[in-house]
Amino acid sequence: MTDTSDTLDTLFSDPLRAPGPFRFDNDVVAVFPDMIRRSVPGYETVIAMSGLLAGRYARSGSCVYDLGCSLGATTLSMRRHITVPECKIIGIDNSPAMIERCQELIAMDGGVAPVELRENDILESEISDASMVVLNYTLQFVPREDRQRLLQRIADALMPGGILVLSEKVVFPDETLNQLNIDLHHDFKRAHGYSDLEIAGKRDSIENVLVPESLDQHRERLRDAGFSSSDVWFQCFNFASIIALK
Ligand SMILES: Nc1ncnc2c1ncn2[C@@H]1O[C@H](C[S@+](CC[C@H]([NH3+])C(=O)[O-])CC(=O)[O-])[C@@H](O)[C@H]1O
Ligand SMILES: O=C(O)C(=O)Cc1ccccc1
Repeated sequence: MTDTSDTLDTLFSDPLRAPGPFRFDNDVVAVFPDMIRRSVPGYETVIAMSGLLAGRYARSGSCVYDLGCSLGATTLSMRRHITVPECKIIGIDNSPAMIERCQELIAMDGGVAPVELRENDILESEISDASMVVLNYTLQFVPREDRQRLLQRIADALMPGGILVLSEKVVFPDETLNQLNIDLHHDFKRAHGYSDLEIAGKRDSIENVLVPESLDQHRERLRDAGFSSSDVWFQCFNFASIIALK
């Protein structure tokens, strides 16, 4: 078992290697904690506050879902805060490399709430009896035509009073503000040691793989799925997190 928690992300640093489409494979898993921390403004805050929200919303006898759980950062944060009995956390990810490493990290954690990990597509996997569902930076990788159906299934699975946390990279309708936020995100990456070559390589690699939408598009979809209220609780540049109540 290797500890990859501080392996530096240099995946896009080779000027001779043209990047292909981004995939959540073994190479990405090996650098993922470093990559996401240096790439997503506010990531640590969103993960920590997902835990606080779980402490408030997790119900006894219910399930709490971490959809697109990657290495289980959100799952572990929620596990630290869930004190009610008989509440199971279900983490789902369709990357075999992610789930394999996540399994090891969960086993090393001393938390008490039971955790079930599924290597599965969140579009296929059963979601039911949920008091809380989290999509931390995952919906952006789901094909746009499947997003409404997924949110409808989540809304249907949530009990009254349940909560969805939806964190995403977003676009802005105002073109000037949109470009400013993209530039500020790239400044953030540069400040965390990524070169212009790495930033451009990653940008090309995630094009058409990570497809961001506007906050209005997200909120309209949540309304159509039957959530009674939703609003942004956190934003840093073009990364935002919404809470939606059933
Ligand atoms: N259809 C799908 N079904 C299941 N998993 C999927 C699907 N599409 C993508 N994924 C998975 O969603 C995760 C997105 S990362 C989430 C970070 C995590 N939430 C965190 O808080 O650390 C965000 C990022 O890398 O920017 C990856 O592990 C994919 O395999
Ligand atoms: O790096 C980026 O530009 C992002 O938008 C965030 C990200 C983080 C980890 C994997 C893919 C995208």
